[in-house]
Amino acid sequence: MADTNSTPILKDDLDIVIPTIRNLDFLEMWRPFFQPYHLIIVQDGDPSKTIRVPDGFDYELYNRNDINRILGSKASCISFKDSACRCFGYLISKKKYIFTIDDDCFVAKDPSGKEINALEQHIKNILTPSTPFFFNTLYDPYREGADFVRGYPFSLREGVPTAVSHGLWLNIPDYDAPTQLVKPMERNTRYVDAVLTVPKATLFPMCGMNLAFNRDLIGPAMYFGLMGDGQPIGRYDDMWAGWCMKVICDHLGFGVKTGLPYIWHSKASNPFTNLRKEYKGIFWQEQIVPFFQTVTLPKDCNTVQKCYIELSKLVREKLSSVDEYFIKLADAMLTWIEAWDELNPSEEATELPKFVSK
Ligand SMILES: O=c1ccn([C@@H]2O[C@H](COP(=O)(O)OP(=O)(O)O[C@H]3O[C@@H](CO)[C@H](O)[C@H]3O)[C@@H](O)[C@H]2O)c(=O)[nH]1
Ligand SMILES: [Mn+2]
Repeated sequence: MADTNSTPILKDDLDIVIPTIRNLDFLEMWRPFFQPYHLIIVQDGDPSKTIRVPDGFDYELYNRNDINRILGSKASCISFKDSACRCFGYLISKKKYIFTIDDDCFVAKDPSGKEINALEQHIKNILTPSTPFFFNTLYDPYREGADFVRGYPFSLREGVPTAVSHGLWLNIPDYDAPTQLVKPMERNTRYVDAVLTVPKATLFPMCGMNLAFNRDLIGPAMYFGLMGDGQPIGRYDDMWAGWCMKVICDHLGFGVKTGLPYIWHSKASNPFTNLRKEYKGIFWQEQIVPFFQTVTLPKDCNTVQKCYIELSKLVREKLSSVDEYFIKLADAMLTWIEAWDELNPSEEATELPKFVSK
């Protein structure tokens, strides 16, 4: 997909963020799609280890020493030894859009056998509106060959700006550890040719392995929660970001899409290790989800930062009884916003769009 003068679309407006603990040979398969774009590689784990990046890619790489040097004491909000570290890439980027992908995600093929340019599909999703206020039964009405169906109010057909595009996975599905344990051989072979808007007031489990978002619209809300080294849970970083992001998108009138594109997820991480990471989260989420489902943000929260700071207060107030970890997480959410505003001073706060219901 290129713009009129055959420059890859959003070439200078999008960063690809990759969290990694391994050499990035997987990029060879993505080269036709990713090479024109700038990569931000967040190296996790031992900073003295050298990460090999295939020749020909334009990238910047940050390890833990870099994160500590750049953020100083605020580095405490960036997870260590967990893929949640990827959010440092969102912080340091200066671009309008972000696409983040795991290094065990490869190019998938659609039913016709054609290789899927996941980045291109995310860009289409992000650049077209969402429809959170009224469900279109023919899925994304802005896609080629689709439209609004009879009975869809014309007053709502303009849609709202799309903040997030959530892609899916063929082969290894993003299952939690208990499901992985009881279905170790299950593979996702079902290619569903659909893009859906997640309706307003509906939460969903956001997976970080194949995800794009409008950084200008929702970037400050995309903090991948404090996980990994020294933390009581793991593998809930993307879930946490997805729940915070969704309540803020609902409040500010932005949309979230899920469905295409698919990537080929090649590696099943160890279910026993995953169970150890997820264990507390499996219990806590039965209280966390109702918390997010009942969150209301004040009308004067008219920027993502203000919403996020308010959310941090509510987390401290309402979830500290679940575990004291949430006090630490609420603090980390504030540190994240301080870091965001420090590294991105010039970005004007996003004004309320005209269609937000008062
Ligand atoms: O300590 C670590 C471990 C891994 N990474 C990098 O993060 C991604 C995902 O790692 P991996 O594919 O090994 O793990 P999965 O279980 O498949 O990941 C799923 O769980 C989510 C984690 O919350 C993740 O978003 C899902 O895809 C790779 O790029 C590793 O290199 C790391 O940075 N630090
Ligand atoms: Mn993986």
